[in-house]
Amino acid sequence: MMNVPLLEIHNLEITRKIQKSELSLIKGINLKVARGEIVGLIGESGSGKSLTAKAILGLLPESVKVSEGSIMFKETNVLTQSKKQRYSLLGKQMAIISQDYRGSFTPYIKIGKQMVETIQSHSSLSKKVAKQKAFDMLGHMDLPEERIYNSYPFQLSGGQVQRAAVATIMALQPSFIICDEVTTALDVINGEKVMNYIDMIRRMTNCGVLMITHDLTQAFKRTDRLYVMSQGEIVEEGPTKEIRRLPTHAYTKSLYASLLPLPDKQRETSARRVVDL
Ligand SMILES: Nc1ncnc2c1ncn2[C@@H]1O[C@H](COP(=O)(O)OP(=O)(O)OP(=O)(O)O)[C@@H](O)[C@H]1O
Repeated sequence: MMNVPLLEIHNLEITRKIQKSELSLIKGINLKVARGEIVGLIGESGSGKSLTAKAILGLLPESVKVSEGSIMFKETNVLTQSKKQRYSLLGKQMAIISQDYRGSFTPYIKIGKQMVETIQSHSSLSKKVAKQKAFDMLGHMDLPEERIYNSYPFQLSGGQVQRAAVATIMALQPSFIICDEVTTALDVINGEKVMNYIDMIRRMTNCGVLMITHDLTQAFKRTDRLYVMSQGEIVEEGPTKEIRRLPTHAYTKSLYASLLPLPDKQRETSARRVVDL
């Protein structure tokens, strides 16, 4: 059906066992992402953004567990699926682009070979077509295709490895992408390039994107809707335009104020600048 969300989290709670009691790390999380939509999840450090992402992907650490709720992805509650079923969603269905790209490639195999193997393991493409696809994606990431393709990860800069990792994920064209602090790990220009590219893929493939960030300016600029998390709960949500116009929760207001640490007159100009982004 057209209007069933791609992803719908209902009343999610994640707890950690401490001796005999359960400590709630996130609770009462309700969140939706439609096809083609880019949704922001914003909040201070430790508010529960990563745990939410890991729960969606089935990558929660052993020390915590989902104690309540459902995560519907394409109308199936993934929480009832086996580990194997959930792993099989990763790559083609769901993908994460994270700030921690170091584990994306095996150190002793050339980037190109790893890209081709990943593309082939998720499709029936021939080696030649997979290689072409890898080249195209590296080009889109503004990387020198030939050199990156023939390099080992340790021969490249951190930023190049991350963009190569993004290129690999993009080659799979997942239906749902989580971007976890993508712009934090990269310098401004590369962060913008990666986000622009994700945006282009979204328009081409109509995938849904959940963008995790603590950068309010990026969230304002990029997202259609926003969820604000604080201390394990969603404290504010709505269309980005509305939150930008009138943040209501104290935490959102404080984030907003931190964008504008200026005297009143300058603050007005600066606020206009933020809104104009
Ligand atoms: N493996 C774990 N075991 C126990 N507690 C955890 C674990 N991972 C996270 N937590 C706790 O859960 C809460 C939410 O953490 P989470 O990593 O989701 O925050 P975050 O919003 O992503 O923060 P950041 O922006 O710093 O990445 C924190 O109190 C954290 O200490």
